[in-house]
Amino acid sequence: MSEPVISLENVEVHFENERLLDFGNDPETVRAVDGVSVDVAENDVLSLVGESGCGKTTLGKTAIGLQRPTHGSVKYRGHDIWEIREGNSDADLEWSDIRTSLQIIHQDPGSALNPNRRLLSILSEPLRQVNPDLSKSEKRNRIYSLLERVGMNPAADFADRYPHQLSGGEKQRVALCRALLMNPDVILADEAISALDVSLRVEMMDMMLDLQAEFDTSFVFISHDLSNARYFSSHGNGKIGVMYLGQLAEIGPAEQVINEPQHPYTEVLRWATPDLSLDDHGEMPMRKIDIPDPINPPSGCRFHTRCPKAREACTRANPTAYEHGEQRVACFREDDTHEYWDSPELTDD
Ligand SMILES: Nc1ncnc2c1ncn2[C@@H]1O[C@H](COP(=O)(O)OP(=O)(O)OP(=O)(O)O)[C@@H](O)[C@H]1O
Repeated sequence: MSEPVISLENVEVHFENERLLDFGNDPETVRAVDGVSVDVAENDVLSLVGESGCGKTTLGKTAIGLQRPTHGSVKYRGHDIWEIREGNSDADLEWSDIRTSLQIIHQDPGSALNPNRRLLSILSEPLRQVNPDLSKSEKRNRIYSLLERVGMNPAADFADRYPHQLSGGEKQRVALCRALLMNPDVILADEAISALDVSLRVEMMDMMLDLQAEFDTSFVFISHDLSNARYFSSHGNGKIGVMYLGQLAEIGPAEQVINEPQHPYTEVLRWATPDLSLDDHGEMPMRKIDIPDPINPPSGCRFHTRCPKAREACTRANPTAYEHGEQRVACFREDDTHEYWDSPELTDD
């Protein structure tokens, strides 16, 4: 197998929360990401799902070198991104090259588009960086053809507009064009379709996937909605990674994760997503609704306080990932010989 474009190994991102410092207390530590290992291959599609605050954005930003991990390594084509960023690497690679190769589009694309410039000027900038030798007319032709490709016709008319003259969907298309003009290896799409009308979401996902194949790029697609993650990763022949309180509970090929979830938390997400049209919609497979605090996560398996299958053994140690076919699952139930099976069930009282 060829080398992954991005490789995260045992990545941890802890934030010092300074809320309490004024009172002379020690800062609290928010464990936004804790011990995550995951690769992004060439032409890969990886969707990250999970409840609000589980660490999706932090993990995504860490994967593209925008957030420094407090522990573990993040590699781009085998080279440690942070050694390169900080000038401690003898690799023949600059941070600016990596930065160009790893792009991001946000939920609110408007905030990243300069309001005082027309689209032609906004979209010329990445081309200037990546292809400084292109003539003005070559640049314009490329921009027009990409605008047409994302359905912004007539391109000349759109190219002349300012960002405030665009709808939310159009802004998101421009953000996608801008990222693609950098010829990126990976685009992090952070809730990039969440703010769009439901009717536009599938269209936007289809477009991203078509362009992914055309531009030979990979996508890390962040969504709180499992049915969108399923659509994107299934059609892109990719994976879904399910996050819970900073950790990867389960990761695997999209349809397998949806149809044969192995982690009890994946079952909860499935249950909570009626759009998946699964026919086993019985009682919620979870003991408690409240999400524990990432400042003080539960001991042992982080999901044990809510997990209907939790036993005493789950309170003592944090399961590492077990292989289950092509899935990886952080649950003791994957190990037939684990002490879990002999330990008493947890109840709420
Ligand atoms: N710069 C920061 N300083 C302190 N805490 C942070 C910082 N950034 C994120 N966090 C905390 O880290 C945890 C994970 O946040 P993150 O935004 O990565 O989660 P998320 O799954 O993307 O959530 P959402 O879906 O709501 O965007 C949260 O508890 C958040 O409050």
